[in-house]
Amino acid sequence: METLDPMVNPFTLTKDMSVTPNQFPFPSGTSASSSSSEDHFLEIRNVYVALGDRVVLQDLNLSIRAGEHVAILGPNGCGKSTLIRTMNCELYPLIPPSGDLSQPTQPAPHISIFGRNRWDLTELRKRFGIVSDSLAGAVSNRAPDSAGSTAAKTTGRDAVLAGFFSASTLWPNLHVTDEMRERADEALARIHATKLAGQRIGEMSAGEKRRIQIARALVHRPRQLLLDEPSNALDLAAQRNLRESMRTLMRDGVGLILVTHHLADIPPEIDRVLLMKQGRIIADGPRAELLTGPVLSELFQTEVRIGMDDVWLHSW
Ligand SMILES: Nc1ncnc2c1ncn2[C@@H]1O[C@H](COP(=O)(O)OP(=O)(O)OP(=O)(O)O)[C@@H](O)[C@H]1O
Repeated sequence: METLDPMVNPFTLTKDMSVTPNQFPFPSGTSASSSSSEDHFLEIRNVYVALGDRVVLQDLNLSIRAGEHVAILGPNGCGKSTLIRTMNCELYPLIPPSGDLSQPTQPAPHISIFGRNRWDLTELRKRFGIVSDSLAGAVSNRAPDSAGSTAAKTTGRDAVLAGFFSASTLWPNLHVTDEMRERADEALARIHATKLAGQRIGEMSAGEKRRIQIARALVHRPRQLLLDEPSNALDLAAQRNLRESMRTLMRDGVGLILVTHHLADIPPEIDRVLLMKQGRIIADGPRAELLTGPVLSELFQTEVRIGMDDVWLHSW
């Protein structure tokens, strides 16, 4: 495995380097033209991403086919969630400064999703689902704020229906069609959560909320699903249910991109693994090569032992 040099930021971070959301993803003239086809979920080249005044993703180059399954692992703070947020177009790549001869020349960043580098975000949200506590809104497992307390009265079905509008709850002005209702019920059934349809979010356990989050992410019947630490806060039975739900979705042709700290979360169908460290992807390869004790011991800087039960890995 590659040994990391201290983090090097080739860009000087200035306000001018960030782009505003209505320019997503690149201001004209700064990106490569759209090059990949619909067969690709994601193409990222030469991407750096900052949070506040820190560059937290460095020199990302990544290609993921539509329907492909990928697991992403790495130590706390290495940038996994930031990568997911970048894929979800919540965050934008830094643009290299132009005309500054004191800076080394950097190739322009490129991100394309499903073969396009320009998207109406509302349309894009219909193309893939995401399950992440940072986006969960009504179904967040975090303590509710005042808006959240309204959302807590939302039923499971309404929280799923609100997913059609990327809304935290089903506000009265939102127009719900019969087709949307059918799709919401279909999404709930797909992850065996039909019995939660009438239950209030505020009265659900963390595991039940997680299922509602997944159903929300499925309402558009996405080809790709991004799951950021989906087993957090789940008890043993809920973890098993989650694993079974993931396998069912994969069998149905949904590609999973899974961020996790738990090897036991990674279904055997996920063969491709990305390892991240200090904001970089330091390895990208088959699970048999990367999910090993020596590789993970180096990555996490502690002794990691790996066992196998049937087709499932576990670590301690
Ligand atoms: N608002 C912010 N401003 C500056 N730095 C931030 C901000 N939010 C997060 N970071 C930093 O960005 C880095 C990447 O965070 P990120 O949440 O992507 O890591 P992660 O790999 O998902 O971590 P974890 O495994 O703990 O969930 C961390 O070092 C974090 O401290």
